[in-house]
Amino acid sequence: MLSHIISDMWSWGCELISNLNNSFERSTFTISLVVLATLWYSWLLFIKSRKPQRELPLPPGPSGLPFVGNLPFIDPDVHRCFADWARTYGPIMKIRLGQKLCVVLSSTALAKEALRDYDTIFADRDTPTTMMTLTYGGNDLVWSSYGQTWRMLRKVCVGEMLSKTSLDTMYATRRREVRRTIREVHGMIGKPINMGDQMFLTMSNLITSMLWGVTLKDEDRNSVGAEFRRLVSDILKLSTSRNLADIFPLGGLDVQGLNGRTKVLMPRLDEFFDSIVERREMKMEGGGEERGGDLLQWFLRKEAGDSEDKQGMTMMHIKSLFMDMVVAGTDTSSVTVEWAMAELMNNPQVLKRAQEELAHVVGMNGTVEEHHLPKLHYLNATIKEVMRVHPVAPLLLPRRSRETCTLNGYTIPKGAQILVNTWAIHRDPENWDNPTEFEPERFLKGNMKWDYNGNDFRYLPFGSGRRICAGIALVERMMPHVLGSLLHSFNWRLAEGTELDLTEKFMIILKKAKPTVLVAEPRLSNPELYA
Ligand code: HEM
Repeated sequence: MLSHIISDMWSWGCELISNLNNSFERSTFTISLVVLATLWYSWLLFIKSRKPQRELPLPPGPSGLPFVGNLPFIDPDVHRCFADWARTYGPIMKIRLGQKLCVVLSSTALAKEALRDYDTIFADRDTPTTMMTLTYGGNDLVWSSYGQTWRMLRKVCVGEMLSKTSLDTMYATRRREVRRTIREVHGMIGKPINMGDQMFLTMSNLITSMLWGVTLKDEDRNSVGAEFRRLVSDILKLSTSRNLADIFPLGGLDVQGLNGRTKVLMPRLDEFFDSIVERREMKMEGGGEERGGDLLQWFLRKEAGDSEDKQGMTMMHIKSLFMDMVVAGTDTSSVTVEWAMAELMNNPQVLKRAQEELAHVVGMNGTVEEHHLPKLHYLNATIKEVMRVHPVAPLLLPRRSRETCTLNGYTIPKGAQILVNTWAIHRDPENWDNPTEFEPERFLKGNMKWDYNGNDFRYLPFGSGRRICAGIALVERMMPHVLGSLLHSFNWRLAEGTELDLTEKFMIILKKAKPTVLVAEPRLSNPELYA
């Protein structure tokens, strides 16, 4: 049958060619045929490269149980458990979390392939149900799918809110909060200080003061701050719990009650934002615009502006962006400073060298200012090392495959959750000498730039690609300013009766299992530097 068709087509082709009048027409026809055949073949190759071959298997992985998959066998320290399994099953591994298929990548090469070459395919988030509720249906920057809303929010957040100009304008606000922390710590000289709690307070004040600090009068600031911190703690607890309703989506069954609790929390959060916005609008109506005001003032002016200036931003987007900045920024930054203080207690030679650098660059009669930061090379290297050893998001934030594709010879089905184990990559002996040692000097050797932009796939504390952390520019200023001020203003020791413990606790973000409790003593002789 097929041979008949081919021979019919062949004789039809020959007849067609012989009917062509001259050699020009013949060669034009032949060339067109060759071009068409090449295009057809290329198209087939393209389709083949995009469509995974049926026979390509899923990545290897540990065997699990029916229905629950690997869930019962996952250690609470998920990042360590996945790193152990990767030693057996390889750097691309499938894990079944109940009904969900999850692909864990644990090597530099695979992180590069996924976050650079397949960046668009893996640019969606795998959004937990609780976060869908808290972000007005995934209408925020952290949890929205890759699309128009995400693009608009990303542009506003990175290009405008956290642009160099905007961050420069808000320096006075940040400085005021850092000085406030130094004053508070000075008020606790000789007494035990829970560094995690203190840093949570500092970072949350620092971020919220940039968002709406000028809106509130001083007397309101503390009470509103306390109310907001309670809300944020509740949100963080919800967002860092493993929700069985996400893993077993059985007709909306909410066994742990997390989705129910979120639905109660959401109106409280919404009311909170409404009250802040109302205060600011009243102030603006009364002519109370402030010079160098906060981001809320800037947003409301934008919202009232013409449609081009608004860029499609609505009040819902403003609220969700503010929530992102607080939720994504507070815990991550405060936990990192807590880890830094714990590592410095464990490595007194590093603490000494960082303090010597501060004395040299800032002087013993000065306070750390943002213009000092580029000269504090050792302090910056110390922060980089803290984020290497204790990456606050050890598995980044879960991504989701937008389409079925092939990665390293394995099929990755559409909708699979993608996790990149940066904790394992940061401790891979292929990438780092003495990977478990705390050595800031490694970031000062050679000509490597070691920035936070995710271009070197051995070092990814902020992720990489389109969905890389949107707060890097702020972190680069805030983190060394806060840590540098703590180290320059005080000498630190462990509180009596406490032991230094560097055990980790995985709660989506990598916390310290036991609090770091320290005692501060003044380091500067001029009392005005603590006022
Ligand atoms: C030490 C501090 C911080 C660390 C280590 C950190 C780390 C991360 C990581 C690993 C991601 C996921 C990246 C990916 O999927 O590839 C992320 C996303 C994000 N972070 Fe941060 N972050 C920090 C602080 C902040 C701050 C201060 C803000 C804002 C004020 C912020 C805002 C965001 C946002 C909005 C996203 C989502 C970006 C998107 O999906 O497009 N982060 N961060």
